[in-house]
Amino acid sequence: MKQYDNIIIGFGKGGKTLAGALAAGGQSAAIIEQSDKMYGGTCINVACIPTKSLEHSARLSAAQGGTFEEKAERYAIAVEKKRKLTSMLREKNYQKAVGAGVDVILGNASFQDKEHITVTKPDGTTELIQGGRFFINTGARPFIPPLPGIEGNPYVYTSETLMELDTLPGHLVIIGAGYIGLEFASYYANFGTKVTVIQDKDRFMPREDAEMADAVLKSFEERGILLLPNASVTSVDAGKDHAVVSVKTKEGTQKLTAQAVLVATGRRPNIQGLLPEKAGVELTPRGAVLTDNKLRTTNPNIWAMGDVAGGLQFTYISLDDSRIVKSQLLGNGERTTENRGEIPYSVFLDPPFSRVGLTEQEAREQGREILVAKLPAAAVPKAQILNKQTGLLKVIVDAQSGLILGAHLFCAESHEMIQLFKLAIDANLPYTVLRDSIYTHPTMSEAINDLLAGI
Ligand SMILES: Cc1cc2nc3c(=O)[nH]c(=O)nc-3n(C[C@H](O)[C@H](O)[C@H](O)COP(=O)(O)OP(=O)(O)OC[C@H]3O[C@@H](n4cnc5c(N)ncnc54)[C@H](O)[C@@H]3O)c2cc1C
Ligand SMILES: NC(=O)c1ccc[n+]([C@@H]2O[C@H](COP(=O)([O-])OP(=O)(O)OC[C@H]3O[C@@H](n4cnc5c(N)ncnc54)[C@H](O)[C@@H]3O)[C@@H](O)[C@H]2O)c1
Repeated sequence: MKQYDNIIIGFGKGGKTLAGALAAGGQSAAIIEQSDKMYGGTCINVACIPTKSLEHSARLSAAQGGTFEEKAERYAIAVEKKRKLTSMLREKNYQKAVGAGVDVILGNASFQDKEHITVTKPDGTTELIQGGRFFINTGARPFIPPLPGIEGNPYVYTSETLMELDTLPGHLVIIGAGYIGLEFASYYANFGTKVTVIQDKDRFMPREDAEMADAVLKSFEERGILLLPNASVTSVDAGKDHAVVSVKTKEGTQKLTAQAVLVATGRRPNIQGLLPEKAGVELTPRGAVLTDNKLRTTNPNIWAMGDVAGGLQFTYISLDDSRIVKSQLLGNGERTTENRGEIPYSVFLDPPFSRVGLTEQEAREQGREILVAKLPAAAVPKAQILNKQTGLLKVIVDAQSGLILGAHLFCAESHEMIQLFKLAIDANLPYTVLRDSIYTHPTMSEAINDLLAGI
């Protein structure tokens, strides 16, 4: 029977990073991955990287314009380019792990007991493997609501399967207005598809600063993306060459004909087939692996990292989870989920929306006295160069301390700019430091001078 000091289940961001570090530290380590099409994990194969490659191609295509046929041709090329990119990264990730001395074992892992897992190989054979420590890094899987007609419908896609569609849909209906729904809406609109987004809630982007959500909504409307708020899908039927989506809104029921329907209704922690209970690993009521602030599970020799641990679903959170675990195994053990600082994020719309910290409403609810700085994107020279005048920049500052409480940027390059605000918040820098800093010109970041001077 094979034995390893460390067994990582799932080739995710946290797992592969930790495996490399443990192997470099002289310990034996194996990664168990159920699919050879997933070496390197979700992000590089079916999520962040391919979507951003398509998003980039879509923006270039929109700038070129032309007929639907010309756009459809460019779309097919973009999908092929994305495939080449992901397969190159998959191979690189595999070589990197193996080169670091990590054994990569293909198969589906299930706990047998507290020290053993069974790996079921693609040919159906099984292997029992013993581990000293285990790290669960099995990610998340799409949640598909049980709507009539959805199962087995050839026009219904998840984010993963839609990315493999070579034919540009004339009309795409998206169920769900979360991160995936909005990103796909934005880039398919740029590719030249008519897009309708079905939103169950009344409010658009309900977790975001209301003014920022309004700015994004306005830009969607200007781009011709149709949003149906307060809407519920009652069925998705398959026609001859299209789907028919029945949607109930305040106005009544309407039937939408679409070449493709994307279900983007959330992703849940993935423990399918893992049998964590056999190893004494408990779950939260929402089905995530239960962990403490050092990502230890209810078994002292087992940790969980990334989406499966039930936190925010971002690749960089999985990466940071690996830092927390590594700090216990190879460092001073000080890093926890509570001291890693503010968590920024970017939604890759056109332009991107990025945020870190509190919204204006949240700051007021906390009873704080606040100062609010705002600047329209059109006031930034670089936005004019890029022809991206749409958008708004907004920063919330504590009136007493001068510390930045939140930054909300809906503008070109916001995904790069937001890092500065995260750093300033974590380092307790007063807003005046960013206000008076020298920025290169012409850049979007230099807008921070004018934005914060407005306080
Ligand atoms: C469309 C889309 C776009 C996204 N865009 C972004 C973005 O721009 N930026 C960002 O930060 N995040 C983005 N995310 C989220 C990000 O992809 C995830 O948060 C991240 O990939 C989670 O990584 P992980 O380490 O938890 O595990 P994953 O990378 O999900 O890896 C889990 C692995 O475990 C394997 N596995 C599962 N069960 C078993 C088992 N029993 N045995 C063996 N192997 C198993 C799976 O095959 C998989 O390869 C996006 C997600 C989606 C779906
Ligand atoms: N740029 C990024 O970092 C990025 C991009 C894409 C995805 N992600 C990650 O992937 C995760 C999953 O994304 P997601 O968009 O699937 O989930 P989400 O939780 O962000 O959004 C799901 C949305 O679907 C709605 N919904 C649920 N059931 C519905 C129904 N029956 N009809 C209509 N709407 C319904 C919910 O109200 C919610 O607004 C996100 O949490 C995010 O962390 C990150």
